Amino acid sequence: MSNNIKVVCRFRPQNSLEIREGGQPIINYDELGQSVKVDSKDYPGTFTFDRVFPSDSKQKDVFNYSISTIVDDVINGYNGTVFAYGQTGSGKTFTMMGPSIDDDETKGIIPRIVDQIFASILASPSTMEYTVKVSYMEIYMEKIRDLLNPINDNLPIHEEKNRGVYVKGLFEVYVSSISEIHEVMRNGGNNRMVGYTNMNAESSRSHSIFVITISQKNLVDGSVKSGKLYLVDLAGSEKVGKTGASGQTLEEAKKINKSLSSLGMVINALTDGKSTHIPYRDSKLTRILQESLGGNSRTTLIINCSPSSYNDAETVGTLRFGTRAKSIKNKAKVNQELSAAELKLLLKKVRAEAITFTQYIAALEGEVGIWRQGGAVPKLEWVSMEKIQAGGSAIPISSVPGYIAQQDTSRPSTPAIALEADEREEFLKRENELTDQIAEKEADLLAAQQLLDSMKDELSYLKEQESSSAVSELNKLKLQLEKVSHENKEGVIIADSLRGINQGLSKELEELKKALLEMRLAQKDLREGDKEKKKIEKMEKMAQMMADLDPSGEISAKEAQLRETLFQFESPTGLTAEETIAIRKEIAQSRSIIEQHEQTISELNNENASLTLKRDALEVHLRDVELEYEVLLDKTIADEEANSSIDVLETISELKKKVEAQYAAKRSQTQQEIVQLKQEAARRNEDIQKLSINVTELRRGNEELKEQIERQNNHTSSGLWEGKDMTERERDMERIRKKMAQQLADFDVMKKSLMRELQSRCEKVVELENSLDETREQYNNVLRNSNNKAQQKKMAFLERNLEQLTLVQKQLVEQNSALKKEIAISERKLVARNERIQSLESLLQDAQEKLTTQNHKFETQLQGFRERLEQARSQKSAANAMSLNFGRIYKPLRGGAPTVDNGNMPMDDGFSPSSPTKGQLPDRRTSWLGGWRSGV
Ligand SMILES: Nc1ncnc2c1ncn2[C@@H]1O[C@H](COP(=O)(O)OP(=O)(O)OP(=O)(O)O)[C@@H](O)[C@H]1O
Repeated sequence: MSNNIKVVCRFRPQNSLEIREGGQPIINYDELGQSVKVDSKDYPGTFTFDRVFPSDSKQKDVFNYSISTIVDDVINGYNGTVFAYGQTGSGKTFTMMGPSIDDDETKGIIPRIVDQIFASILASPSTMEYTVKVSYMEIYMEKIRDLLNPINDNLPIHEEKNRGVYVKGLFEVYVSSISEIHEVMRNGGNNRMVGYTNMNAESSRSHSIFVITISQKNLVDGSVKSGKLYLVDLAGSEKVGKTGASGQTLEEAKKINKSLSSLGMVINALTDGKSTHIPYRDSKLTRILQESLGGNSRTTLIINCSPSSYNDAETVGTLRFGTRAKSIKNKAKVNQELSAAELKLLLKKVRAEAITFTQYIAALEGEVGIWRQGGAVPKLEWVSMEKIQAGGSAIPISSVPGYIAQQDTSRPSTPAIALEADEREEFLKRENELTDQIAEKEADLLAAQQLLDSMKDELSYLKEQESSSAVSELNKLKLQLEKVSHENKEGVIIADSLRGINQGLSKELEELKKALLEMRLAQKDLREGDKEKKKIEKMEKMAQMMADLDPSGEISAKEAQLRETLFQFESPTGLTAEETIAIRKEIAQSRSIIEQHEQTISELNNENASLTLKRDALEVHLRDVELEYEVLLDKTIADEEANSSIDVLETISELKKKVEAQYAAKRSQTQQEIVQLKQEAARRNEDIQKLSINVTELRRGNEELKEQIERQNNHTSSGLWEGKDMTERERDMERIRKKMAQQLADFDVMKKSLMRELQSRCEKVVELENSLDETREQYNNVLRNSNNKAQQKKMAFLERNLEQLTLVQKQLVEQNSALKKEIAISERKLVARNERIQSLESLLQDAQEKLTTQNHKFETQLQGFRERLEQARSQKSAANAMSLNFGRIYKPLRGGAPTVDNGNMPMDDGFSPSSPTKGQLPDRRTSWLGGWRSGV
């Protein structure tokens, strides 16, 4: 009897990721709860299933509708399969296991199945004896891993004529209670491969298959039935981009998608109606589920979907998968073993058949013998089976009740070429052997691979150690080098700064030396020749002035000339009247010149008098200034006393300014006077020049006189002098000579007096200048040394303050310059440090990179260790599982309900639904299945 796969569809509520991404619910459910309409822009469509469960459906509802009938079927000896399909995070595990197997409300299908199995056993008649076995495996990366004994991580798949497809070596645990089965589930669940994806924090990275095998024996007729229930939680079909898979997760995703696409291919081949070959052997998943898809199984497919627009493409894909799977047809039948009577009957019939066949063979051989000997057998006498059967009592074997056909046609997976029964058996045997060999080889390969990996790890570790020690040595050296170069730079900077300081100091020393030398010189000069120098200077000045009065020596020349003329007069040679007149004229001219000189001298006298007056005025002014200064000082002190808050420095600077202004005024006045004096001197020079011009004229006149005298001499020598005139002339001459001598003497006296006067005036000028200097000094002294003690104190205080301030200012300036230098040094140091920091940063970056790679390597190593640990744990858990007393010993369970018949089998006293532990059946061990072995 063929039956379709039951397909139900379950939607979960929108999750936080979908809401965050702006997903909207796009599923519309029909009232009958059988079809859904997807309101998607890109993937619209309506899909119909056996049942649709909306987002708010309860676990109980899903179980009651989809699964409970299957459990009954399995208990009645059928094979059953429930598998959940859907994208990652769509709720497959939630549906199959539930968040907690202990929570009545939220526990999933598998715990509910377990409950129902034990409830059904309890409800069955006590003439029925059951055993329940469970196994738990996962297909991870196309390898079958025993979740109850994870050390077996690459189990082979076998197929046998009577057993069908099974996983060889899979650990099977006998269970007798719900709690035992829960413990097994927990144990296996802990060994599952889960990982984080963007779509699900605990995403199943493998297909998990929980198998419950229920065997039952009718204690009345000895008939035996067994049913297998496959509960499959498939790994999520997923889009790599959305799940953010990378590395190992990406590899897992590829394998998951490959096995799921094989599942799709099998479903396509089963449903397209034309494929003769179904590719079950393309993946381990399809091979194990071979009986569940198109074979001997009552199958329910639960497709899990998201209701969100964010996953519309995946949802529509899942819904299409479900629609296709819906049309798969299975041929489920009861897996039954014959009782002894049935077997006897069957044996009898087989024997009869054998006799028939022997007769048939003998008849055939006889006919063949005739043909071989060249004879002929008429067509009507040809041997046929019908004739033999008609002649004998053979009963066709197929009519024996409970007989299972030798040729199992329910497996479309078997090769398309029709095989004889023994050929097929041979083929399966050979296949199993080969599978074993492959599995062994794979195990060897894996072990070799692991050994190689561990050796590689070790090698790389050693290399790393070696290189890391070398690298760390190198890094140390680099660091030292960096440090040394940095210190070197700093040393250079410090040396430069010291050089600068040294230069400054040597300059200062030079300056001090110079100043000292100058001071010494000045002291010496002051001590030895200050006054003399001044005197000499002044005398030089005077001589200069005198020289200025007679720059060309004309006055002296004139004097000499006059003396000569006088000498001529005194000499015995007489002069003519004309000559005498000329001489007189000349004398008159000389007188006028002398008058002019006298005038000049009187002018100079006047000037001298005016200078004396000016000096007096200056002295008066000086006294006034001193008085003013005293008044000012008094006022300043009074002001200061009155207002202590006045800034001393300001007062001093004001005072200084005033004094300086007064001094500048006085200085400018004196300079003006000097300028006036110089102008005066220039005027006098002009006068002297005029005088010299006159002297030149006089000289010319003198020369003319000389010529005349010579002419007269010549005339005398010729004897033309008369006696009378000569005496008169002599007298005149005598008079003239006397006059001349007198005049000359007068001139001499006058000249001398003039010179004296001039000298005295020059001296006065010098004295005046000296007095001016002294006045200046006195003024300065007055400024410096005030005769008032308080003032002196105040002055001293102010000066001290001033000095301190100056000192402070100097210090500040020095500090400023030192700071500037320090700043320059610091800047250089900063630059050097920055360089160092940069180099350190780059080193740090290098180190970080290395650390990251080392970390990465460490993580891989850690991963390896974890895996090994996992294996060790698995081994331990397997050992634990093995050590569980419910594990390897089969536990027949007797039905709890009263027997229906007349009570061949008495009701077991302790075996009733009201047993103390829920679902716990009393451990009634019998020996009817002594040969029943676990798969190990
Ligand atoms: N019907 C539902 N009601 C409430 N929460 C649900 C439902 N279905 C699933 N969830 C929640 O969604 C999350 C993902 O579910 P689950 O782990 O069962 O997905 P999955 O299909 O098994 O994913 P994967 O294929 O990655 O293993 C879980 O947190 C689960 O609690």
